[in-house]
Amino acid sequence: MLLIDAGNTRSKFAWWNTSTDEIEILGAISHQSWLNDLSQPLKDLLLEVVSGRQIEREQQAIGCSVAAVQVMDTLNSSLAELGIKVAWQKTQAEQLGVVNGYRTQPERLGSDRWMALLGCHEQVKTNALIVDAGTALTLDWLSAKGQHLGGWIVPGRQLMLNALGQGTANLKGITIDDIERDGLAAGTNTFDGIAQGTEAALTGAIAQAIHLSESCFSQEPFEVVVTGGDGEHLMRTLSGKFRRYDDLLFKGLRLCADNLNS
Ligand SMILES: Nc1ncnc2c1ncn2[C@@H]1O[C@H](COP(=O)(O)OP(=O)(O)O)[C@@H](O)[C@H]1O
Ligand SMILES: CC(C)(COP(=O)(O)O)[C@@H](O)C(=O)NCCC(=O)O
Ligand SMILES: [K+]
Repeated sequence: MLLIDAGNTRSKFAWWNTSTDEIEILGAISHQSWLNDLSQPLKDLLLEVVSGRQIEREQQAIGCSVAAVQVMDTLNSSLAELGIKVAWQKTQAEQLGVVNGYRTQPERLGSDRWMALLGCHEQVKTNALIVDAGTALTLDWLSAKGQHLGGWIVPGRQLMLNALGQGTANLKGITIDDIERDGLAAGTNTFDGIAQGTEAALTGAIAQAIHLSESCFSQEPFEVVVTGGDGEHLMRTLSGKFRRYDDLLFKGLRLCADNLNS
């Protein structure tokens, strides 16, 4: 079954092999690659990521989305052209043993965060701090019993670059590739200064969250679980024992797929 994670930067695709119960990450399509360039129709890009074999076999997909409506309209119509209908999952107050920490408006929690919580509860049997480094860096605290304690939302690397470009006279047009560095040091030029400053902001938020976890989890042990497109970069700077699960959200979707036809 095709699993779809539609984020604010990219749509990611995975294949759940229902006979082996394995999840294979298929790839990602950045929205910019087709939103501005109509010569690259999304349908063709989808066929590069999802093989014909997979499309013929299963007409039903399952997904979650935090993307803009116009992205979802094009994604749904392109998938429909391939004969694929998506069961888009919504955030719940409680599901599969996880209780949403947004007590007043549970549906406001991003469905990507909710799917990662469901996947983490099934994968990680201890208390967990989930770090999802996407367009925004989200951090969520999940107790071993499945209680979501809440979380943080921090602008991701690209958003911080955009903000510097929009808000200053001298820092326009700097791209992620200009600031591709690892580790933390004092920057001795503008690009280094921005590279190190954005890295420090992201890893600093994670360090603060780890510190807060001691009280969140009342001094019990906890795991730091890292996921998301920027997770690999962050892992190179973060010291300490972290586990990277690039399929946490897909694990959550796979669990929801069991109840699809019920
Ligand atoms: N190949 C890539 N394409 C786009 N963004 C990437 C890539 N590798 C890392 N990133 C970083 O990850 C972020 C996108 O991560 P992802 O989890 O796919 O985002 P989202 O779920 O928010 O769409 C980007 O903002 C960028 O900082
Ligand atoms: C915080 C997010 C933008 C992160 O999305 P992403 O960076 O993965 O594209 C998304 O989870 C969202 O739109 N959340 C809704 C608000 C909330 O979670 O409180
Ligand atoms: K995400």
